[in-house]
Amino acid sequence: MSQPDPTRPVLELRAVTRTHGNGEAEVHALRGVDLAVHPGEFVAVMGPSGSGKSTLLTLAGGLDRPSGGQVLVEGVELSGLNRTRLAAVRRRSVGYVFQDYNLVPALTAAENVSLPRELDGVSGRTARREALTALREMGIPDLADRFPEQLSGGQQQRVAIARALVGDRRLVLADEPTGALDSATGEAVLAVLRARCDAGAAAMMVTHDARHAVWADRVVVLNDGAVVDGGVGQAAHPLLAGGNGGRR
Ligand SMILES: Nc1ncnc2c1ncn2[C@@H]1O[C@H](COP(=O)(O)OP(=O)(O)OP(=O)(O)O)[C@@H](O)[C@H]1O
Repeated sequence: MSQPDPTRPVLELRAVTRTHGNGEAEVHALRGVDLAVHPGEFVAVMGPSGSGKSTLLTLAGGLDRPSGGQVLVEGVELSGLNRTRLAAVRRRSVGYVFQDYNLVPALTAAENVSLPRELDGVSGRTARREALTALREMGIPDLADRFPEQLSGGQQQRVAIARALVGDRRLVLADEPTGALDSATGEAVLAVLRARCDAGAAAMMVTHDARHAVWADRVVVLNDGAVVDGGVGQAAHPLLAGGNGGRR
C-alpha cells in the first residue's frame, strides 16, 4: 500500500446532522457529530440501539447524505460530488461491509469480490487474482466459485468483508462485521482489519461487543445521535486503557 498523508484524516465529519421525517415524526438520528479518523486508525463505534451508529456509517460511506454539516473522505467533500464521482469514491476509497452482506446472488464469491475492481477498469484476470487473495485472507479460498445461496451466513459475511478489502481501499466501514461468525473466526477477521490499519488504512466498525472493541485504537460512543465519548480531541475510552489489549 502506498503511503498516505498521515496528517490528513481519511474520514472527517464536521457538525454532521441527519434528520428523518418531519413534524411530530421527526427523528434526529445524528445531532452535530464531529469526528476524524486518521490513517492507521481503527475506530469502534458503540452505543445503544437507535443511537445513530448505522446512520453514521452510511453517511461516512456516502450511501446517504447528511441534513447538515460535511463528510470528507480523503479530503474530498462528498456533497460536492455528482453521482458518478460519488460512486467512484465509494468504489476506490471506501470498502463497506453491510449488516446483511448485500452480495449479488447471481455472482460467485470471487465474482462478487472482483466486481468493484472490474467496474473500476481493472482487467478481469487481475481482478480475479485480487479477489482470490482477499478470499484467502478471509480463510475461504476454496469457496471462490460458490454462489451466495451455497454459503452459510458466516461464509457470506467473510465474502462481504473480502469485497470491502480488495483494491487497497483507504477506508473500511463495517457494520457488525463479526455478527454471524463464531468467536475464533470473528477474531481472525478483526486481526485482518487491524493489519489493514497497521498498513495505513483507516477503519470504522460498529460493534455491540466490548471484546471486539479492544482491537480498536479508539471507541466512539454514541448516545441519542451525539458522540458522548471518544470523539475529536478526546482521550481513548476507558475500555481501551492499555491500547488494543496487546493483541497487535
Ligand atoms: N430511514 C429512516 N427513517 C426514519 N427514521 C430512521 C431511518 N433510519 C434510521 N432512523 C432512526 O434514526 C435513529 C438512529 O438509527 P440507527 O439505525 O442509525 O441506530 P443504530 O444505533 O444503528 O441502531 P441499532 O444498534 O439498533 O442498529 C433511530 O431512532 C431510527 O429509528
